[in-house]
Amino acid sequence: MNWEQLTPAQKEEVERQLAVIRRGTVEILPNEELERKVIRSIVQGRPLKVKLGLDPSAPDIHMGHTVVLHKLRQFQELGHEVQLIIGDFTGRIGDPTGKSETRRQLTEEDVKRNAETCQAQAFKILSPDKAKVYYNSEWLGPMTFADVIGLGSKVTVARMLERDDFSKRYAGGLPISIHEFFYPLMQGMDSVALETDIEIGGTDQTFNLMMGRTLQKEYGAEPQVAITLPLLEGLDGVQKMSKSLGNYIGIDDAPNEMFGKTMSVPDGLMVKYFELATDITNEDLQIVREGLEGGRIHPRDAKMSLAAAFVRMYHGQEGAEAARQHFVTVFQQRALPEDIELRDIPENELQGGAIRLVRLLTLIGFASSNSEARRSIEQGAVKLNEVKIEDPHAEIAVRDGDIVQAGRRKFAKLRLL
Ligand SMILES: Nc1ncnc2c1ncn2[C@@H]1O[C@H](COP(=O)(O)OP(=O)(O)OP(=O)(O)O)[C@@H](O)[C@H]1O
Repeated sequence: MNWEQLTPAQKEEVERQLAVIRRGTVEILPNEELERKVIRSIVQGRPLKVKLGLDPSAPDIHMGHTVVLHKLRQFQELGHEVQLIIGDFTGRIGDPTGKSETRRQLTEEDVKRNAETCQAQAFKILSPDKAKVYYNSEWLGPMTFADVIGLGSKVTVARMLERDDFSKRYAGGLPISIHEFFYPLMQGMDSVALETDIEIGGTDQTFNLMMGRTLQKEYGAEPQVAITLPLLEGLDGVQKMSKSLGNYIGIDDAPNEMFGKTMSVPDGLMVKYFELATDITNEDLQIVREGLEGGRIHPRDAKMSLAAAFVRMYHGQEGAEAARQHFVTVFQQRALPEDIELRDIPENELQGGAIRLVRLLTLIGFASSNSEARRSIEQGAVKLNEVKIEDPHAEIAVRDGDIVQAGRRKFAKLRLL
């Protein structure tokens, strides 16, 4: 069935679905196959099977995982069916993706416990209808040694070494165990076993997703389409948000903890967090983005809204309000000296209400040179309204009454002239 044979209503539905599916993605491999699958699904009234694998190596689902979970939820809302794979079998090997060394293998009990928590948390985002949960030990466990040899014969070592983390380790003389090569193969076998139409994952998963296509073709099935989504950086602002790096906001974190951690997200990442990890509409996202760029929205206010949005999504509106109050009481009103000196900021120093942080610090006498200002920012000594700013290139929107702090003792209240 091709485009020309569709009714106008079907064409409209295909376009609507493709727009939702494509939003926020990094790559769709290959795009034309996605179109063909969506057209066929609409014409035949048959939902697509959309797969996501979760590795139960640790119990917590974090905001990074929600990027892919939100995309799955969108597929559900379009009427498609989610295949949530708990990699209980693969989890015992440990995904080598992005890792520079062999991962510790988990015991069966660890995996089982983590798997149950992961699943419960994933359903805070996914709807229970149109979702099936699978444990991949179901089909990987019974494979015989002959089956495994057969699987191993489908892919060359050269292809495996195309994967970044393997090639780096190989080039660096670091060990790669044979069993690690089986991780992508096993993930691919999940797609063979479940006749997956589409598999989604973060960009770190591209190789594994493409392996699913390869193996489905090898085993005579229709190949899946691979869809990748951006990776969300963690609280350090640099590395991918990750369980193992401890730089994450867990969706099961208590409201105050979730709010407080969100307030430490670097300013430059706020829009990305809104876009990838909240349910904000495109229109509202645009307002936040432009407001921050033009200095009309104060970064602290935007971050408070982000923190409140997270807590609302996972603990409800009342939880969000209570966490906001708690934050304001404990952190904003705490420990500030009674008599903070006023420092004047002439209007000509501001552009659209904003000023470079380095300039602000020298202007109010908190640093005697730009390099000293940069150093204290990089050391994490500088705060605006109690929120640490660690980006030495930060350009910040200031308002009358804002409080700047450098180190333990220097405080100033800004007066805009
Ligand atoms: N920070 C992140 N941003 C976006 N997607 C992510 C992030 N972390 C994990 N994902 C995606 O979530 C899915 C499930 O990840 P998985 O269970 O394998 O965890 P992981 O990538 O090993 O995470 P961690 O590093 O926290 O252990 C994958 O598709 C992965 O790409």
